[in-house]
Order: sequence, then C-alpha cells, then structure tokens
Amino acid sequence: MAEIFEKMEVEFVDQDESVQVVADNIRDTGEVPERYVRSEIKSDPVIIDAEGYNLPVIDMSRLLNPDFSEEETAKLGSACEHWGFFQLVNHGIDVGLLQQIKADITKFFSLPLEEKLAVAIPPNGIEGFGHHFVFSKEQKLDWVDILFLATRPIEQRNLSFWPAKPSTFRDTLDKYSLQLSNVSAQLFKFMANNLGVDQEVFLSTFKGLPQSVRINYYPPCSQADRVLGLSPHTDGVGMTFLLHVNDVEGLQIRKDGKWFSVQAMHGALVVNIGDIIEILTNGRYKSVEHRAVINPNKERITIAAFQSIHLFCKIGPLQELLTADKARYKVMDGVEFTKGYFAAKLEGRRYLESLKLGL
Ligand SMILES: O=C(O)CCC(=O)C(=O)O
Ligand SMILES: [Fe+2]
Repeated sequence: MAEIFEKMEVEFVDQDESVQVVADNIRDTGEVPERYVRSEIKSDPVIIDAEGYNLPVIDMSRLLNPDFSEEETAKLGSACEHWGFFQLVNHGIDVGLLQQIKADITKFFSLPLEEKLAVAIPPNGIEGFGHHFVFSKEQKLDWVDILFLATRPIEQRNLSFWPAKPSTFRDTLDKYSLQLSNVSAQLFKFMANNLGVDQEVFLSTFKGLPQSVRINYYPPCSQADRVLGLSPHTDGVGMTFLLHVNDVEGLQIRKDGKWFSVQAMHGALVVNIGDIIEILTNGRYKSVEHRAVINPNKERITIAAFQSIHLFCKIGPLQELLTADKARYKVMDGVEFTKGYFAAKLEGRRYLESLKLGL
C-alpha cells in the first residue's frame, strides 16, 4: 500500500490530534477550535422528513433466486441509475460476525489514546489511526478519527497498522473483509447482467478484488451544526459498503441539490456506486455526493469498505456500451485516476466532472 502512495506523489501534513480528545476537552466550554468550524454548512439546503427520500432496498436472496433474479436485477439497475445508493438486505454476511466486528471496533476506539497511537498514521502515510487527507495547515478538518487499512488482496496488508487490541480485531476484520468481497463479486455480476455487458470484462477492472476499509469514529459535538464529520465527496472506487457500528444516523446524500439523511435499516449494508463504475458505465450508474454530519449527544461509528480497482488497469467507458453512445469520460490508467482523485478529495464531484469529455 505504501508503494502505491509513493507513486501518487501526494503529500500529507502531519496531524497527530485526536478529535475524540478535542471533543472531550471542549465538553465544558463548547468552543470548537477554528480549524473544525464550517460556517458554509449553515446555509446548505437540507430535506427533513421528506416523503419519497427513502433509499431503494435490494434483496440479495432475491438476486440469487432464479425465480426473482430478473426482477430484482432490474431494481438494482434502477437504484444505481437514479440514486447511486441502496440498502442491501439478506446479504448473507454472518450475523455473529457482524456483532463481533461492531464489538471489536467499539473496543478499539474506547482504548486510551496512547494505545490507539500504536497504529498511528506515519508522516506522509495513509494507513493507520488518525486524520485523513490533510494537505495543508490551513485546511478545515473533519470531525472524525479514522482507522484506514488495506484489507485485500492479502499481500497488500500491512499488519503493523492492524490493531493488536482487542485481541480478536485482526481475525474479525479478516473474516469480514472476505465475506464482503464475496458479496461484492456477486453484485458486480448482477450489475453486468443489468448493463448487458460481459461479466468477465466488467470484473477485470476489479481483478483480485482490492479492498480497503475506513473505520470512522465521529465524537459528539455540542455545536454539531458548525462541524462536519466528513466533507462532501464521492468515493473514488468501484463501490462502497457501509456498516453502521452503532445505530446513530449521520450519513447524508445529495439529491436534487439538497441533502437528505439516510435512515439505515438494522442489519442492512448501505451500498453506493463509486466514480469508477460511473466511468465504466459511461454515466449510466451514478456516483453521488455524500457527507457525514455530527450528533450533538451521541458518538457515531461506521465502517466503510471500498472495493477498488487494481491500479494498473485502464479506466474508461466499457466498449460494449459505446455502440449506441459516445464516450462521455476520458480513458486513463488507475494510477493517474487515483492521483487526481486524492489531490481533489475535498471538492465533491469536481474531479469526476473534470474527467467528462465536452460533447
Ligand atoms: O460514515 C459515513 O456515514 C460515511 C462514510 C463515507 O462516506 C466514507 O468513509 O467514504
Ligand atoms: Fe464516502
């Protein structure tokens, strides 16, 4: 993983502050340090309790059942085209394993800071515990502590960043990562069927099913409407699986120019299409901007698993989709894409838009 980021030539600024510690320190005064204050969010249009703003629900057991597969595949395609997001139920991930990963993640974040710093992100690194994507001392910071780890293929793992405490953490994450990659392989195939493209061609971009996880700890903040847990962004990957580790809401999706809050169904995975699939499908499936907001009283914990590309592949609209349509996106290699994505990380869809061809 480290080698990949050397190739990216992206430089990060050291940031060894834990937001959880900042949140504890200001509990009495309520004074949020300036670096976290996001005055722009006050005026953002937000949809509250609007009817019709419910994510589509896709049932994996129906996708896999020959009697219902066609109908459910059409539903999947429609969700990817119109929402870019859906909730996946009956995904087949072991219930006991889900409980275990939630427990292990919660235990990790409740360790004293010194113990979490045993896996701190090193200068100019990307894996480990800390802040992400800090490019300058002036940049505003997200109200979140993260633990970022490469999980697949297994050779890409750097176990020195995998917490040794709690003792079950590594084994649990290993199992979770495998079960999720199986779910992703199945979904990729159903997407290929819906698009009418060759499954092998579609899957070749994701060869080896590269995967990383970003575990997010959002401390509560008494001035929750002045901070952001995660700035608006799209995911620069194939697709993302989000598991709520506790039942606190905070994910918001931009639709029709406004933000709406996702109410995650218990036991479901929230799945979203990333930039790579938007490009491969020539814009038919959408990579939609999302952000995370903060709760004034409760901590929120999530784990996002990113199904990425292998870096040495070519990324561009699939030839099979271009018989009746012009290519709407530039073709480039994985390294070039990822470099550009990281450089523009904090600017919503701007990077993806910049890859569009003026038609
Ligand atoms: O925690 C969330 O709700 C969103 C996480 C996310 O979008 C990400 O990690 O890319
Ligand atoms: Fe995301």
